[in-house]
Amino acid sequence: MAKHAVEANFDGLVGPTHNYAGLSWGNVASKTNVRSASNPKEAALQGLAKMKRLADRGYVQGILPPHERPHIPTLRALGFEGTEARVLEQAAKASPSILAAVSSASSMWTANAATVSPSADTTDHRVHFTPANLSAKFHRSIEHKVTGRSLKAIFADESYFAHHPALPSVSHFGDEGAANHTRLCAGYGEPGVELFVYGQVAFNEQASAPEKYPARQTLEASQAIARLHGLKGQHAVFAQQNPEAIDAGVFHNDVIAVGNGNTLFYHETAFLNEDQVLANIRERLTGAELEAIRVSRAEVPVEDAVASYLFNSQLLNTPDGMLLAVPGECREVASVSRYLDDLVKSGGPVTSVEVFDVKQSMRNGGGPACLRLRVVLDDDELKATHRGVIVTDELYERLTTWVEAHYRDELSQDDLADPMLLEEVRKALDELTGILGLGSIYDFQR
Ligand SMILES: N=C(N)NCCC[C@H](NC(=O)CCC(=O)O)C(=O)O
Repeated sequence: MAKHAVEANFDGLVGPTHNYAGLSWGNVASKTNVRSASNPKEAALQGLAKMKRLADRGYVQGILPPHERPHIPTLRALGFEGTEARVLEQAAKASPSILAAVSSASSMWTANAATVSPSADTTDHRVHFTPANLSAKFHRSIEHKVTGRSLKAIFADESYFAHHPALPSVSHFGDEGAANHTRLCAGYGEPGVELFVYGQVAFNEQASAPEKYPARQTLEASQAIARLHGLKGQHAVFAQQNPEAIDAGVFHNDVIAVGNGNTLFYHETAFLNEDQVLANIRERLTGAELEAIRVSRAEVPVEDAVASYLFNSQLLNTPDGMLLAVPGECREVASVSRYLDDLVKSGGPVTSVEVFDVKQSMRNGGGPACLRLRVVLDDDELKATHRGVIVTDELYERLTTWVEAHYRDELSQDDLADPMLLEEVRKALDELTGILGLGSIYDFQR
């Protein structure tokens, strides 16, 4: 008998150093907006408003805390010495790029935080977590330690939750977490099919791969995660992302496809062997027929999908169908806006579309779906989850006040070396772990 389960979404709370440093080659928005001034306060409030709207709708909405940035221990490991002010000053002088990398608020995109397999799929019937090594980008490769600490603090009970360390941090095992992982199922508590999408095969130089931009996820990483999580063959499908899509700026599969329940919403350029991928899912999916919503190039050109982030939407169950929670940019791109109107009228699974304003995040290539990590939990697992991070009216009010008190409303690259910024961040984060009841997860607290 399947248990009752929900899909909880854990959004990354945007950190106080949110800025545009152009760190992600292959992510078009990150490069386009490089060095424009950011507004961390607005970014965090936009994120909180999204969480609150979804919590108000009855979805279980959680929070993952931002990381400590600039990250002084990383700068020290790279040879910058002396007082913290001196470390920052030297790094700014020797390599503004390194300083920008260790200052990025990129942990906000929690779709990349980890891969999560629900207990209905795993051999030991526990929920399994593996933080992503994010080895493709230096600024993100320093996230997994603290991500692991947060996840362990939130999902602490080992009788329900299993935590694995990140995979080896080398390109062969490049892992970007749930951004390349989606789960199809008849119901959240039913056994599902986990679709792992990879950009390249690391140990086969002959295999097709993108030419212009890097493929961040490897088949070998996806397979290792499936093994670690105890997913048998009937619960896992591995699919190669179309190299053409990566070269068009689709740096993760969640920029070109999203799944929920029995529905896979995707662009025709998403997968290398589309028919085979669908057949593999159909063969394994039990209790429901796969609903494949395929968007053609003629309806939405790939460039429009990338510019609007149509597929980086959240696809959520509603009492009468599914809601597609799209970024505001989808209404600014004519082909996409038209497509969305037709989609709702089509009589298919998507019965409503709602716009969310996450512009500050979008300018770094992060839409609504990048900002959340999905964790399917049955009733007992939900009860065992740390309540301090679950969004309620009260937590929303407290966090809004906290952001208003601690965040700047403008940040440029030059500000990153300001020792005052480091002090502000530490004070804010120390207060935050108190609000969320998470204990000492940051290096500066240990
Ligand atoms: N699609 C998903 N799931 N996530 C989006 C991640 C965006 C992030 N951007 C950045 O890291 C840009 C930071 C900068 O350039 O300042 C990245 O490229 O890893």
